[in-house]
Amino acid sequence: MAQFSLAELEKIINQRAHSGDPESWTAKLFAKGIDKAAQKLGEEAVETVIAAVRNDKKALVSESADLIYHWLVVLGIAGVPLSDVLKELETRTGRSGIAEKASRQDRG
Ligand SMILES: N=c1c2ncn([C@@H]3O[C@H](COP(=O)(O)OP(=O)(O)OP(=O)(O)O)[C@@H](O)[C@H]3O)c2ncn1[C@@H]1O[C@H](COP(=O)(O)O)[C@@H](O)[C@H]1O
Repeated sequence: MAQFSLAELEKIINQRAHSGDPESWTAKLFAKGIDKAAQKLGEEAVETVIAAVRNDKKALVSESADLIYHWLVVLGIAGVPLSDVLKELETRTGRSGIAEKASRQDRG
């Protein structure tokens, strides 16, 4: 199976946000706005931290998924594309030359 990507999840979120489906959690969060969505993001962050310090790997996976989903919802409501964040991260790898070194290692 091809690996699921954050870009795919961002696409799903943007589609569901404007679906008008009353069952859609995404549509509900978009309707409630940035304050509620950011609050949920904060809650999921705290739950992720708790799972990490308890060394509960199963919960860490589940809470991380909740965290990343809610983070993408917040980006969506704020009108910030995921690609902007990835570009910023890419810029940072350039600063240390780490990406180049990793790519050289991959090539053997
Ligand atoms: N990845 C997720 C995802 N992760 C978490 N959640 C929802 O986030 C909500 C909040 O989690 P909580 O544990 O805080 O739930 P809660 O206690 O009921 O919420 P509150 O009482 O605190 O308000 C739950 O209803 C979860 O279902 C998600 N909802 C949607 N997605 C993705 O978005 C897609 C579209 O979903 P819908 O918009 O619901 O169709 C799905 O197919 C998934 O790919």
